Amino acid sequence: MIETRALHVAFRGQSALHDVNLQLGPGFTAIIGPSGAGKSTLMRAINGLVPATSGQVLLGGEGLGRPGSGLLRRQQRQLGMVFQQFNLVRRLSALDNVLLGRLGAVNPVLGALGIVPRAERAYALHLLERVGLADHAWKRADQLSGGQQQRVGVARALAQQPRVILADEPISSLDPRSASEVMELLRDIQERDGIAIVANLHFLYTVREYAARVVALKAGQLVFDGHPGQLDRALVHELYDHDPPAAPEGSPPQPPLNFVPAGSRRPPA
Ligand SMILES: Nc1ncnc2c1ncn2[C@@H]1O[C@H](COP(=O)(O)OP(=O)(O)OP(=O)(O)O)[C@@H](O)[C@H]1O
Repeated sequence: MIETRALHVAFRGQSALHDVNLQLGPGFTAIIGPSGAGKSTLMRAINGLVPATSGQVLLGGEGLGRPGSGLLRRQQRQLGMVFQQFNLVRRLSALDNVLLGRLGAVNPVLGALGIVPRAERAYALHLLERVGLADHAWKRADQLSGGQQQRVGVARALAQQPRVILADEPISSLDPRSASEVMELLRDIQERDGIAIVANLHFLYTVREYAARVVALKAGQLVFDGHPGQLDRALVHELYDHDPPAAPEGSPPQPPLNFVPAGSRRPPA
């Protein structure tokens, strides 16, 4: 459903992605790689937030529309985004933040007047219930914990009724317990709703627990695409130029590198 063809992105002449050819289908895909490898740039190029310097991004076989075009806006609606820093409007309630994900569905004149149809409000409440936050719907976003804010972020992405959720380091700012709640939620969304998840992840034990496919980038190049069980110690060492990032304190013990978790039941998408 997502395809990149010879995708090259450069910032002021400096390449961030080189010649990336990738197809991302349904399922749970983790993107890994050291800092600066191009993981966020790949996500931002997929949803048209940064333009391709050369090459192409296709969604469902169709090239991304030009910046500002109606086509790109329609394509972006298929791609829900979840961010490391949540990107909520802090002074708005959890419910209003979720409703922001419905802007594309609400009549723009009514939306501009702050008039939200009852059915839209009920749908947003239903999504907050789905992420376990029905009781917090009226609280301001900045009064919620980090884990709760990220779950609002996931509900806002769901509000778009996307085909794919692109999660850019969704758990990097969270404590281990909130992180696993968010990862379980993403897994549930992928399994029950059939929404593909593409997540940039830093910790390999999380990759092994949740992803069915791993794509690794190094210095802007695709260097691995396969099953998490294939990530052996040599490959990981080569990728990070040293041992992989340690799990945060309080996380479950890191399984051996050749461990194939029960969570990776599915073949790569
Ligand atoms: N808007 C930008 N302007 C200039 N350079 C950028 C911009 N965005 C990214 N870069 C550069 O592109 C390269 C890839 O950055 P990117 O953020 O995609 O890496 P990453 O793998 O997501 O890193 P991290 O894990 O640290 O977030 C880096 O050298 C970065 O400095």
